[in-house]
Amino acid sequence: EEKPKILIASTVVPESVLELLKSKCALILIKKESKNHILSKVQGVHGIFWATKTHLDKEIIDTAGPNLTTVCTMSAGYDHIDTKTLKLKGIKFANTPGVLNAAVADTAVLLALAASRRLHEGRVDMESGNWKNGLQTRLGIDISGSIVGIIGFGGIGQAIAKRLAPFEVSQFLYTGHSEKPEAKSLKAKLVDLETLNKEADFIFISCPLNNETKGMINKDFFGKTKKTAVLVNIARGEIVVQKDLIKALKRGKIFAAGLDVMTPEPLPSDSELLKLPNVVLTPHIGSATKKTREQMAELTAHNMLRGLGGENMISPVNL
Ligand SMILES: O=C(O)C(=O)CO
Repeated sequence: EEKPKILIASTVVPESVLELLKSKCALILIKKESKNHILSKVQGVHGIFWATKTHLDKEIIDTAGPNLTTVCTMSAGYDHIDTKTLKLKGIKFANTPGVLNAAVADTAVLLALAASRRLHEGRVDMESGNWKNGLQTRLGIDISGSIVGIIGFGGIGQAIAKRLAPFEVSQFLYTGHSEKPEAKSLKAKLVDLETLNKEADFIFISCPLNNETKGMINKDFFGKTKKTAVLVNIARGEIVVQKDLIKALKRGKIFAAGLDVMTPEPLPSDSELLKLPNVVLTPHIGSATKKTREQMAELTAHNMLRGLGGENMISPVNL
C-alpha cells in the first residue's frame, strides 16, 4: 500500500517531527512559504501540514484535488485558513490550542508590564541622554489594585488572568458569548465590551479574529476608554483598527499599548507605531519558545496521522 502524501507548508518544522511523519507518510517539502511555490507542490496530496502565515485559500485547496482529506494548522488561530471551503468539501481540520497558552500568556504579561512601566520610552531616553529628566516624567500605571479586562476568556485569556492574579488585581472582567466555569475561581465577571472598556485599567485582547471581532477595537472604543488604560494585544492585529489606535495613543486617549500583533506583519520599518514612545512592540513571538513550538509541531503531526488514518484527531475544529 502506498504511503499518503502530505505537503509540509513550512520551512521551520523540527527535524524530529518530520521523522515522525516520514515513518507513515511521503513528505513533500517546500523551499519557501510563497503561495505560488505551494501551488506548484500541492497537487494530489492527502494531507496539508500548514505552518506559515500565507493564507490557505480555495485555490490551494482546489489545486490539492480530491485526495485531500486532512488539513492541520500549526497554530491556535485559523483566520488565515479558508475553513468554509474545507467544510464544504468535508475535509477534516485541526489546530493547536492549549499547548501555547502559557507562552502566549507570558508574552501578554511581558507587554503589560513593559507598556505600563514605559519600558521603551525609558530605554530611548537613556540612549538620547534624556535620563536626567528624572522619574517624575516616567511615572507608570500599577497592576496592583487595577481592574483587568480580558476580551475573550478562552485558554489564553484564562492563562493571562492566572498569571496576573498574584499581582493583586482587584477585579477581572471578561467578555464572551457565555459564562466560563473557569471564571469562578478567579472571581472573573462576564460583562459586555462597553462595560469592560469603561471600567478596565488593563485591556487584554485574547479572542480569535473573525467577522465579529474584526475592527472591534476602533475609534468609538477609544472614545470610552480610560485615559490611563493600557491595551495589550496578543491575538491578531486586525481586531484593532490600527490607525485609530495610533491616534488614541498620540492624543492620550489611552496611556500605552503593548502589541505582539499588528497590521501588517511583518510591520514595515517606517510604521508610525515604531515612532510612538508609549508603544511596546514584539514581532509576533507569543508562541515562540523552543518547547512550545516543538509541542505545536508534534500536536499538528499527531492530528495529521490520526486524520489520515481515519481516527479521531486530538484537537479537531468542528467546522
Ligand atoms: O498560534 C497562533 O495562532 C499564533 O498566532 C501563535 O503562533
